[in-house]
Amino acid sequence: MGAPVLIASDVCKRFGPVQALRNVDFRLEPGEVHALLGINGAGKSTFIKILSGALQKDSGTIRIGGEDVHFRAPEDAIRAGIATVQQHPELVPDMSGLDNIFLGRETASRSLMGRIDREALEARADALLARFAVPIDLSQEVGQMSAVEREAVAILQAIAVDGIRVLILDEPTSTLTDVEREDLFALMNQLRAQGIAIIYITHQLEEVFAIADSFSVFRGGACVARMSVDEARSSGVSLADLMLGEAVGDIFPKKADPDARGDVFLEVRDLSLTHGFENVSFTAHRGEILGLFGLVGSGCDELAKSIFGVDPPDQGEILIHGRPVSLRKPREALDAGIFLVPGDRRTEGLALSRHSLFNVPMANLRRAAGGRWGLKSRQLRSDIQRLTDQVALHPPHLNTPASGFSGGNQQKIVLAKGLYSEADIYIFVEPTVGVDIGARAKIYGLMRDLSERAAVIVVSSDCDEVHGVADRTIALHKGRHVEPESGVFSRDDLLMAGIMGKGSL
Ligand SMILES: Nc1ncnc2c1ncn2[C@@H]1O[C@H](COP(=O)(O)OP(=O)(O)OP(=O)(O)O)[C@@H](O)[C@H]1O
Repeated sequence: MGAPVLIASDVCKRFGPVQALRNVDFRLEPGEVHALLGINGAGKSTFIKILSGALQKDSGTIRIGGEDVHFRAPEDAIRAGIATVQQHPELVPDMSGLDNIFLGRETASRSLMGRIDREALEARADALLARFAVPIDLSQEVGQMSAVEREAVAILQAIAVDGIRVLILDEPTSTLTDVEREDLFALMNQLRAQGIAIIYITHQLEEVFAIADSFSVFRGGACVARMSVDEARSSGVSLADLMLGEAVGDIFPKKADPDARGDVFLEVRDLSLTHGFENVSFTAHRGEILGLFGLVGSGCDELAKSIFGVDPPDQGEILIHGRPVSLRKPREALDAGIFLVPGDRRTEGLALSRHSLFNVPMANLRRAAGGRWGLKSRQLRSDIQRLTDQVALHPPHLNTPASGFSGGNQQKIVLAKGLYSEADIYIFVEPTVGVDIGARAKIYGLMRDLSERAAVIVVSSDCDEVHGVADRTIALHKGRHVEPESGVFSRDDLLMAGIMGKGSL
């Protein structure tokens, strides 16, 4: 590899009392795929926001191609050759892929290029596309595209500017299926072959070995390790241990004793929703964690929301403690003792502008109101403090707006809200997306504790998560449920059931 394309030295950043970055040193070679690792709140996003001009460092230096640079805005970073694809790229769904690329071009580079030459850009998009492994029809509206196609459009938008040398991808695989992830990796390999260096944030540690050349580990705002993947492989170092600064054992709690399985708290019988799922039946018991595995399009998400009254079923029955119920709204489901931890916490789980003291009690205002003397604020505060400690919220500031927390810590606030609700039935949808490995172990442990008094259902498109945490599993494939032929699914059978619908009833 040649001279580094990017060198950051001694970079510091503070948010009020929080030292988000401490003397970070970092370097990147041309064509290097470099993973940025660290637990939630370690400082990864802050660092890439500084590299992409979205935030300004307090001190330190950044050199691109040997020259000192100072970014006051994202345009400065783009001009210096650094492009960024955010975790949730802001594309316009009812515009075509091509128009979205131009739109990015217009906003990012009007000042750089002056007039926009659409024909040249179209030719450039074609040229870029010709080298992409993933066939993608750019005339299609973005809203109609698959997740990996949207990611590809966002990447094209980012690199369509002349002179891009560094591409930053913030958790690009968090919404992709395994197959789509392979497509994205093929795409990244092509960019690498063109000499573009890629900084890549992920919480999926196996991905580091699949795609990266090297990685850095952030802990407590400092960069505590930098290593090549070959070095890590030969030394057998544990990435999770490096991230946490301590040894991590098995992240999944012990399975429940089948004899300890308690009463049926929730039963669904022949539940159907048009364009969602068909004739789904299962029981969920106190004393066990039931896993529901399904890929995107399986109907899992729709099923969870339907049970929670967001989009009530067209047919079938829901029984709670053996009694049929009709839940037409989430408020009715909450009152009936069901709590849903939704998949998309940004739009469904949290009021982002409000702090934890507001968000956590939202699902159980009766408890928060605390009887005839109205709000008992001291009690409320100490309850919320206990719950946010239980989920390991970091930093443990109750008065910070949810938007001021890292993504994984926002998920922990939603979990604390669920615990405060004191429900009998918990449905967790994709509970650990964006959550680091240490916090994942804590969350799985919490689920196990909850299952002692409640029925816990974990809905996830991560087969290892469902198989690891659940005592009993079923799969959903194209809206129909699949049960194991002989008692329990092995991990591979569960995966096959989710992908192929094998053993469909
Ligand atoms: N705008 C902000 N205001 C106040 N504190 C912030 C802000 N942004 C980040 N922080 C704090 O800075 C620290 C680093 O956060 P950062 O988002 O960089 O972590 P991260 O490693 O990207 O985490 P995650 O994996 O959860 O995305 C955290 O303690 C976070 O709460």
